[in-house]
Amino acid sequence: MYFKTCPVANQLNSCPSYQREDILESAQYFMGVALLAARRSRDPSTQVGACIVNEEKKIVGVGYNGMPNGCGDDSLPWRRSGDNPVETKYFYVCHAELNAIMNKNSADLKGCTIYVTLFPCNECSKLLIQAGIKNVIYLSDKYHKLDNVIASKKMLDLAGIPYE
Ligand SMILES: Nc1ccn([C@H]2C[C@H](O)[C@@H](COP(=O)(O)O)O2)c(=O)n1
Ligand SMILES: [Zn+2]
Repeated sequence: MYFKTCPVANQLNSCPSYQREDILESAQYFMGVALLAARRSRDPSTQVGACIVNEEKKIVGVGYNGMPNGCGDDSLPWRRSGDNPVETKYFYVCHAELNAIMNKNSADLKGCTIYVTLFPCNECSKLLIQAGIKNVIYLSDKYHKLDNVIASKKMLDLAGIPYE
């Protein structure tokens, strides 16, 4: 791609105004960052990444699902089911969206868009709404039948936050 023939000068990449055209669209780039963050997750079943972008298209927060700081990744369970819910991950894991919000490098997140690899749960949607996030872009909606996702969409709809 660097050696494309310049249509004006008819030479290999020597035109002063030559630029690559097949660049990533910004949405692909931001979701790509979310996907890369997801690869940091130690969750054996579902790795989620989130990337928050402000109105100037600058990344202001990135996160992935993981255990709370200082809790040690080996000290808490990663299993999905067990006789006692205290022995499963669900009481402990911090969702990617929560971590992206907490990792923010700007004063606030008003008007921002979140790119997230999995549709936000109800608890995360509460956080997104309260943080002033104005758009949700997601990749997978694999839990769309679960009550928490139905409730999540209900809140986003009421708050006027589009998701696509
Ligand atoms: N929007 C979401 C939804 C879920 N997560 C996390 C929470 C768990 O670590 C994992 C889901 O595990 P599964 O029930 O599929 O075994 O994903 C998140 O970070 N953000
Ligand atoms: Zn969540």
